[in-house]
Amino acid sequence: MASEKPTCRWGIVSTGFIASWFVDDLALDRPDANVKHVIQCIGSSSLEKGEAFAAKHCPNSKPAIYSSYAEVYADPDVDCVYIGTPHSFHKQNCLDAIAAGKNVLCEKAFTINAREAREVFEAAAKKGVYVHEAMWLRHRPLVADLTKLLHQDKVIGDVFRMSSDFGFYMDIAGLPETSRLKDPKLGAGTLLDIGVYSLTWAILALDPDSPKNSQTPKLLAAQTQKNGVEVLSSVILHYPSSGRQGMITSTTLSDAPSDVVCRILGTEGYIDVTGLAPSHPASFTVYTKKKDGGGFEEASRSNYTDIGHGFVHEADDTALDIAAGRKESPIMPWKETIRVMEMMDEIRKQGGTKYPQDDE
Ligand SMILES: NC(=O)C1=CN([C@@H]2O[C@H](COP(=O)(O)OP(=O)(O)OC[C@H]3O[C@@H](n4cnc5c(N)ncnc54)[C@H](OP(=O)(O)O)[C@@H]3O)[C@@H](O)[C@H]2O)C=CC1
Ligand SMILES: O=C1OC[C@@H](O)[C@H](O)[C@H]1O
Repeated sequence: MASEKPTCRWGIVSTGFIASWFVDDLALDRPDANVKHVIQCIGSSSLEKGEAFAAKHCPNSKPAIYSSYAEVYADPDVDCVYIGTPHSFHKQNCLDAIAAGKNVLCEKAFTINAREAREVFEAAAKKGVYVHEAMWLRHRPLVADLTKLLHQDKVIGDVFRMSSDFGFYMDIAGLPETSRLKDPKLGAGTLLDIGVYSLTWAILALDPDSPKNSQTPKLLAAQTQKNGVEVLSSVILHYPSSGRQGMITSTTLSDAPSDVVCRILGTEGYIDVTGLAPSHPASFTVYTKKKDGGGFEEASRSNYTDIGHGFVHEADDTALDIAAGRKESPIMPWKETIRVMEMMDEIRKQGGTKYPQDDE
């Protein structure tokens, strides 16, 4: 007898941009997938928004539409709550979902700072529920293949340096005052929004023991603020035990001038990861030192095609974790989320970016 696929019934909190992409991907018809996703309900600040969202993004599903997030948490048919609100609401949304006994997948940046993240995980531990930061980059097959080549097969020898720049032009001055990208109370700034991907690439490239036994590098950071919003972050990471270094940046002052989203250098060659942005890698090419003479030659190229928008991997992994009774994602465990938040706290401390929540 064929065994039933694990099924995850999702409660969606908010109807913004990223919630729409996540739900588009949950709604994909994927007969070959090893899990089944059900869009059980959608909670929004308004019933009309929720209804329009469902009609557009999951027209073949019949989710319950609620005009509050509380009704999502209270729905007995929800296995996992997906949180797609601005960063500043993540802590309270997570705490409310956890208090109702729900498992949670919450967008990056997980919270505003490490203190808030610890508070959420402490509540999850007490309640015995699953909580997972939706750092979707770590779930991509490209990342699994690349990190194996780097750290197990050592295709470019000993890695000693990496760089990753996330440039995404935004006319911050022209945005409404209430935009999450402009209002510091909502966590505006490049580091938490896009710099977190450059930082993730640094960890993936330089720390072979992440996420199980990650090391914390020394950090040297600078940030630039315009009209009270951080628009440029530059960070040098230095892992004292290996001597490895990373240079990462994020900015809304300009788009990135190249499609190289991460470059990793080793003693025997280098790897260029290319794509739309550090959050959207599509290919990587391994270049190795030429046998005779100087220079490098292409050794291999690996191309990946997104399924939908690319969120199926984190959604499937979450459903499988919950079905297996895990409380943490082995790909993004609690300790790793806290460590990333601590690193971003330190970068902000050095760079002079403070959020109102830091004083709470
Ligand atoms: N993984 C990824 O690739 C991406 C992740 N993100 C992350 O997702 C989160 C949301 O980003 P994004 O979708 O771009 O944001 P949007 O502004 O597009 O949507 C946020 C939604 O949150 C709800 N909300 C509740 N309170 C507020 C408030 N005071 N101001 C604005 N919205 C509010 C609204 O939904 P409603 O009215 O229905 O309740 C709103 O539509 C962020 O943490 C961001 O970092 C964002 C983009 C890409
Ligand atoms: O997570 C993200 O990745 C893509 C960016 O466009 C977006 O602002 C950010 O939140």
